[in-house]
Amino acid sequence: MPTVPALRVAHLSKRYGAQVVLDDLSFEVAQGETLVLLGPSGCGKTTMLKTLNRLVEPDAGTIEVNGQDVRQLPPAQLRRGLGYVIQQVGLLPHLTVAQNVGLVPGLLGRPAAETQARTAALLERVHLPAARFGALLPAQLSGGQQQRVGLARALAADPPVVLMDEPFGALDPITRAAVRRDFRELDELRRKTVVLVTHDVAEAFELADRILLLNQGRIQQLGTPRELLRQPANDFVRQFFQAERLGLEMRVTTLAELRPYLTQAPLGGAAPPEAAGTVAGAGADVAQPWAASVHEALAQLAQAPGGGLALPGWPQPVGQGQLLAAFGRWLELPSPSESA
Ligand SMILES: Nc1ncnc2c1ncn2[C@@H]1O[C@H](COP(=O)(O)OP(=O)(O)OP(=O)(O)O)[C@@H](O)[C@H]1O
Repeated sequence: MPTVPALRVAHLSKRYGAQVVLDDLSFEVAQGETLVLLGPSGCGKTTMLKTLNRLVEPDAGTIEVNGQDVRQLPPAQLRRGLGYVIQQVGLLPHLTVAQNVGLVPGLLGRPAAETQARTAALLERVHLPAARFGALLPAQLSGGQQQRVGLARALAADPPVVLMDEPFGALDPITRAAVRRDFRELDELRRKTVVLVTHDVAEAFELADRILLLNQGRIQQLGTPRELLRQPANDFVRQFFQAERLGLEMRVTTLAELRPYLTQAPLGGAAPPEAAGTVAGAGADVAQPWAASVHEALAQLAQAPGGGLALPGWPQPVGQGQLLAAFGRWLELPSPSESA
């Protein structure tokens, strides 16, 4: 059991001229955790991320990666050990897709055959088989494909920590959802520690184990999406999620929570839906369908119009109408509060 956190940030501060951009930030990120840095434009998210790989040097405070103070490592060496994905992708235009992915392992002196095999495996995993895409130049790919190459490149040297700055920011909504799904389903990434910057609240809720919400360089709250939504630390946190509250509640409310509000018969006395399967969303545990979120359940139902979800211990498949009605009843509670 690793006891050292993957990242430990203590009393980090940075100012540009008179402007305090990072104000005494302290937090830790556990091994394998995905931490999302969230906050309004200009709150310091990118600056925070860049201090981790020393693209920005803080004025005060310390940063440890796997127990090692980043100032003890030459920046170039530090950066090779930290994956980095940015919105602009930053692929080298004159190198092929495969050469771009294999660049860092090559710099680290890994054997060419090993790098080639790893590059092929990674490209396969991001749905860009090397046989078809490996020899292309970045300009011959779409934005979404380039972003996938960027992800493969960041993982190529198998860094324990991956930093991502608005990695899906430049993509249209449909491509963005697809690349995000690939991101969530990438086994390799699930084992890694990820720090991801976004200003998209729904994206943060979809990807984060915990969210660090910043405003004007200060931590407003650090916690799970559920904690931030249901137990906001202050008015800023409450206000920040207000506009998208309904959609976010769907992402954090589980079917188990809705169970007391589910009616057995579908509304209007229509025939019960046929079972369309169990919930298979990325965050959903197929073995425990009740642990799925309302959002995941609705996404599953959307794939089988008119169908229902088979839930263990429930007499008939649950349809979309039943689910939404239960969610509505649940929302009408005076103030949804944590039962645990
Ligand atoms: N090199 C720099 N010189 C001067 N000011 C800077 C520099 N880099 C960032 N800033 C300022 O620091 C503040 C925080 O910037 P940062 O890019 O970290 O914000 P952000 O939260 O990532 O914003 P966004 O979501 O818009 O990308 C901003 O006011 C910005 O203008």
